[in-house]
Parts: sequence; C-alpha cells; structure tokens
Amino acid sequence: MGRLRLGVNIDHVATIRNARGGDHPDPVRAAEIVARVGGDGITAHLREDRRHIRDEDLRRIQEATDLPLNLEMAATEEMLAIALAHKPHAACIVPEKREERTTEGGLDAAGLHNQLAPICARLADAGIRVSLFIEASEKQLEAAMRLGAPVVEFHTGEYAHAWIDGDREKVARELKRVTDMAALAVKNGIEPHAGHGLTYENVQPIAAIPQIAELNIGHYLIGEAVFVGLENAVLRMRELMDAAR
Ligand SMILES: CC(=O)[C@@H](O)[C@H](O)COP(=O)(O)O
Ligand SMILES: NCC(=O)COP(=O)(O)O
Repeated sequence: MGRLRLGVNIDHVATIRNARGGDHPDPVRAAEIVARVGGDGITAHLREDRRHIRDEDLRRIQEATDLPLNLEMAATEEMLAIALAHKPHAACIVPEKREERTTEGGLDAAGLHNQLAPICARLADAGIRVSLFIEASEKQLEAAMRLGAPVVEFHTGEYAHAWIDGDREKVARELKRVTDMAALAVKNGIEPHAGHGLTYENVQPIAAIPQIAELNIGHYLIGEAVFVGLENAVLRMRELMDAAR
C-alpha cells in the first residue's frame, strides 16, 4: 500500500478574503504553508461565479509552490481555456450549480459523455491529468473508463453527511460503496481519489481503503486552522491518515 497523498483545498481561505473584497487572507500564503509542512498537493476550485478562488490566484499559486496543482473546474469552454493556459498538474472536472452552497453530488459522467469527451481529450493532449469527481457507482466508473480518465475522485459527501447524522448504517453503506469502487477502479487501471466533507472524525475509514491514492480536504482544515493554525491542522490530518494505513 503506497503513501496516501493529502491534497489541501485552499478555496475557503479565499472565501474569507473575499468577504471583505481585499487581499487578506491570501490563499497563496496557505499554499506555501501546506508546502512547508509536507502536504502533497494544492486543490483549488475556480468556480464559474468566482465566489472564492479568482483567476489570478492560479498563477500566483503555481509561482509560489512546486506542489502539484489540482484545478477543480466545471466542464465549460471558459474553464477549459483557463486550464489549458495554466497547465495544472491535474484538472478535476466537477459538476457545478450557481445556486448550490457546495458541490452537492458527483459529475454525471455517463449522461454527459458527449460534452465531456472533447474536454477530457483536450486536457489530456495538453499533458494535464484528467480526474472526474464522481459518485462511487459502477455506472459512473464505467463512464470514466469510456472517457479515458486516468483518475477519478469519489465524492464522499453522502458519507460525511451520514456521519454528521449519526446514521451508522448509512456510513457503513457509503463506505462499502467507496471501498468496492476503489477496488474496481484500480482493477481497470484508474487511480481512485476521494474527497468532500472529510474531517478528523470521519477520515480514517476512507484513508484505510488501500486503493485510494489521494484525499482532497479543504473546508474542515481551513475551519480548524482558525483555531490551531493551518500548519497544525494539516499535520494532525496527516497523522490521522498515516495511522489509518
Ligand atoms: C469539488 C469539491 O468538492 C470542493 O472543491 C468544493 O466544491 C469546494 O468548493 P465549494 O465549497 O465552493 O463547493
Ligand atoms: N474535492 C473535494 C475537495 O477538494 C475538498 O472538499 P471539502 O473538504 O472542502 O469538502
């Protein structure tokens, strides 16, 4: 079992910054701290409404650290052009709705095949690793295979909600779904990642899934950072992930 990578999503540093419209706190400073404490990557979601990360943040993040950048993006021509201009290490295609508070579910890679195929192809041609943010289901995984995606990230939102609700049966069901699909992904040559809603409390069962190669964690870490500092929050998450393996 390889070392589980931790990608830190710094979107919500930008959310706090944007609350006052200025430059502080700067997500670039967060990226530098993540790099210093041994994080394995930076994840940033450039939403179409720019509610947190802004266009210029991408270049600044890339200039400030050597960590691989995982750019989360909607499947649109505008975002494709931005990805091609910045050439992040990876582009994770996510579903996006203006009115949602956060990414509510996985990408319908099966239903959107025709829209996604040219976007995936152009990203891949540019040397950008394509990742699809999908629900852990056979249907979506097969669709990811048909699209030739080398990576999928399983949306763990349902798992995280079940944990908050104290619904143990659902937690077990969701965990099994991710576990089974992670095994199936690897069997088919796809690298499985996971993320959304992960916390100190719920991370370990997901981190213990041997095939999962990377977790992307943001909102909870940035929230914790308010109390203990980003460095300590990332180190604690790393410790929990390592202990689970
Ligand atoms: C795709 C995903 O799960 C996260 O990147 C999340 O979307 C962060 O941004 P929001 O909190 O704005 O949804
Ligand atoms: N892709 C998931 C991600 O980047 C972070 O999600 P969250 O921890 O902010 O819910």
